[in-house]
This record gives sequence, structure tokens and C-alpha cells, in this order.
Amino acid sequence: MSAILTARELRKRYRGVTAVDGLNLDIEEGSCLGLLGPNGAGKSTTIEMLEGLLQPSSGEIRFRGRPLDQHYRERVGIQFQNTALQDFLTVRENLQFFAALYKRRRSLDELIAGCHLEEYLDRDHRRLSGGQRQRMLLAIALINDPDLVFLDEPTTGLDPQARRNFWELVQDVRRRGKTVLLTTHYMDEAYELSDDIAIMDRGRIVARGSPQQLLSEHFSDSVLELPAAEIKGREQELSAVTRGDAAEILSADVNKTVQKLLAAGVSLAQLKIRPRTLEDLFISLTGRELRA
Ligand SMILES: Nc1ncnc2c1ncn2[C@@H]1O[C@H](COP(=O)(O)OP(=O)(O)OP(=O)(O)O)[C@@H](O)[C@H]1O
Repeated sequence: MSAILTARELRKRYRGVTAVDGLNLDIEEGSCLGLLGPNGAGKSTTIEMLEGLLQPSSGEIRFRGRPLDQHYRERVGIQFQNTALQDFLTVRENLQFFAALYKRRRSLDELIAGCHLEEYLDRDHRRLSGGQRQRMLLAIALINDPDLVFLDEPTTGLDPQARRNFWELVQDVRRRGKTVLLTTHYMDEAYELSDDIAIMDRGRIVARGSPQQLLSEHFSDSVLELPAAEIKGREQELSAVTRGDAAEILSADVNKTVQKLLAAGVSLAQLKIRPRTLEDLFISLTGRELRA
């Protein structure tokens, strides 16, 4: 496997703040890397440097071994959260506007069909729903048939169905052999779309690997979940942690823990046993929930 993009000792300092602190990263050709981190971890700063839009304070970024140059701009696609779109332009006109900026382009008809935009082509882009808007922004990001696509929180604010529909489109992009760099605040999205995950905290990568690798490297236990009311006042005795309405008990030996709960007279009628998730990993590494 070869890296499409490499970053070495990347740093970005703002006055008094080190946003990115010596980051090393290889992104494999054809992979989908999910970049996760709590608010302020340095994701946006990292992405903007990797996109070639923000100058690092120090360090080096290379695309297929070459420094980021005009060739790079022709080869990447960026789905911005807020692209500066021209007011009063329809979806079709916006696509035409962006297509004119590139020498190399995908057929617009193919993109329109691929991103399911046929029904909205003549609508002012300001009148699109959240999901339709994200699909148009994805089409714009793909307009130059890029090899590397940046998706920055592409489904924030979308309803579950629109998110799933968008995931399908990202899978299509991957099937076309493209490399994807995704930032997201949704663990299920990272799990669904990424085969490689990097968790950032305080400007550094604190964990890296496939979702399965990360979970098996960091955890050998399971989580027993009960309604918090069931063990109220006995959290310490039962080694339970309360999260909202649920109490969680970590266990490396589920049989033993269940016996202990039964012996303590706890009702197991609503007991749920689940493996550890990326969300657990995230909290254990950063001490914070994904979305603050
Ligand atoms: N232009 C700037 N000037 C000064 N400090 C900045 C600037 N941009 C970012 N920072 C600081 O750098 C740190 C990293 O910010 P960044 O936006 O990269 O984090 P993030 O992981 O993308 O966060 P979020 O998930 O909230 O978007 C933060 O402490 C932030 O306040």
C-alpha cells in the first residue's frame, strides 16, 4: 500500500495556542480515514493544512511524494460546511459555475444522477433541504473528479434517513477508488464509513488504526448496562458509573459480574450486555464526549 498524502511533524501555532503539535500522518490510497477529536482538538486546523488552504507553522505535507502545488489543487475535492455559493443561482448553475474552474471534470449529467440531484436542478440552492444541500455540496466537491476527497462533518444536522442516504453516496465515491478524509462528530458514521481512524486530542494523534484494531487493542472487557434507578446508592459497591438514565459496569468476566449483581439482589430484567464501542474508546482517551 502506498500513501497518497503524508504529513510530517506538522505544527500550527496561533498566538498563545498550539493548535496542531507535531502531527505525523500517512493516508493510504483508496482508504477512508476518519479524523475524530473533541472540540478544539485541532481537526479543522489539520484539515485546512492538508487541504493546502492554511500554511503550517512548520512541518511538511506531500501528495504522492510531491509538495502541495497547483497539481494538488486539481486533484483534490473539498466539501466545505459552508461553501461560498452565489445567491440566486440554481443547483444547475452552481454546478456549472464550479465546473468552469477546472480543466479536468466529471460529466455533470453523471454527477447529477450520482448525487440524486435531478429533481432540484432548477431550484435556488437556498431553498434546498439539509440533505439536498449536502448532496449538492458533495457534487461540487467531486466536480474535478478528484483522487482525494475531504468531507468536513458532512452530515451534521441531517436527520437519520438523510444521513444514511449520504453514507451511500460516500460508499459510491469509495467504490470509484477515491481516497476520503472524513471528519465527523458521529461515531456511527466513522464506524460505517472509515476503514482507518485517527483520534486527535490537543493537537496530536492519540490513537490510530481500523475500528476493530483500536477496540481490540484498548479493551478486553464488555459493558453491562442497567437502568440507573436499579442500583441507585450502590454505584461504588457495584463498580458502576452512571451516564444519564443508565448505569454501566465494565466487566472482563461477565458471568462473575452477573453473579455478583444477582447476589446483591439487583433485578437483571433490563440488563443489556454490549461490546465496547468507539464512543467508549473516545471517552477513555480524551476524557470527553465526542460532541461537547
Ligand atoms: N485562527 C485562530 N486563531 C487563534 N486560535 C485558533 C484559530 N483557529 C483555531 N484556533 C485554536 O486552535 C485550537 C484547535 O482548533 P480547531 O478548530 O482546529 O479544533 P477542532 O478540533 O476542529 O474543533 P471543533 O470540533 O470544535 O471544530 C483551538 O484551541 C482553537 O481555539
